[in-house]
Amino acid sequence: MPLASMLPSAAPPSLILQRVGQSRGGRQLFEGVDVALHPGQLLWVQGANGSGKTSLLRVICGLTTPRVGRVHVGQALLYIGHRPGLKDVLSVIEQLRSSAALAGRPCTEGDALAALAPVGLDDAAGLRLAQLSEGQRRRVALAQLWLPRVPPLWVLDEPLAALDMAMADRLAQRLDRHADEGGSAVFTSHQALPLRRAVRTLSLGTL
Ligand SMILES: Nc1ncnc2c1ncn2[C@@H]1O[C@H](COP(=O)(O)OP(=O)(O)OP(=O)(O)O)[C@@H](O)[C@H]1O
Repeated sequence: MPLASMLPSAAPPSLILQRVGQSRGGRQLFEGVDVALHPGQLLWVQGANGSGKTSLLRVICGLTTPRVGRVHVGQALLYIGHRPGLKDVLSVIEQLRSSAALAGRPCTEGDALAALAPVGLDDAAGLRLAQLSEGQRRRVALAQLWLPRVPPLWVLDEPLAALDMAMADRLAQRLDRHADEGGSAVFTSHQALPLRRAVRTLSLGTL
């Protein structure tokens, strides 16, 4: 039986947003955002270009302070941003190990190679990032989701960007399994992910 279905319904939320509002460049982006996300739940943040999806994710991760409202993160969090800070001079395996170390979860070479296999890059481990396509670079960033001891709350900005359909399917399967195991995730996307599990949605409108 999946772990999530055995969790008590009273399990504390992994994320709480209370009346959160944010402005950027003097423009109000969103206000009154209320969310209680529990272990085993996936939240898809939707909205037009410029509606504030990335801004909301950055608030959740503590990278920016909201104009109003309260954010409570109840679990360790992994953030993979829209532009995930990849270094052209690093090899694929160096980049993955460096991302993990920066997030405070150093991994062995074996762990990194094992995480590169599901994203189809195990044969490319020695290539420099500068030699990769946009979709392959996104795969390097997403390989963190297959490392051991991955945090329980994932915050993923446009994880589908530049991915082919096969990799989009694999990412959806990984998200489904994560939720089955009691993890939770917040993600933005302009397209639906081919998820097996039900997904909650939050739409940011234009103010
Ligand atoms: N550093 C900044 N200074 C001023 N304005 C900013 C800054 N960062 C973002 N903005 C503005 O905030 C608004 C929301 O941006 P954000 O990136 O959150 O939108 P988004 O919904 O993620 O868009 P997209 O779908 O295009 O990725 C945009 O109008 C953008 O111009």
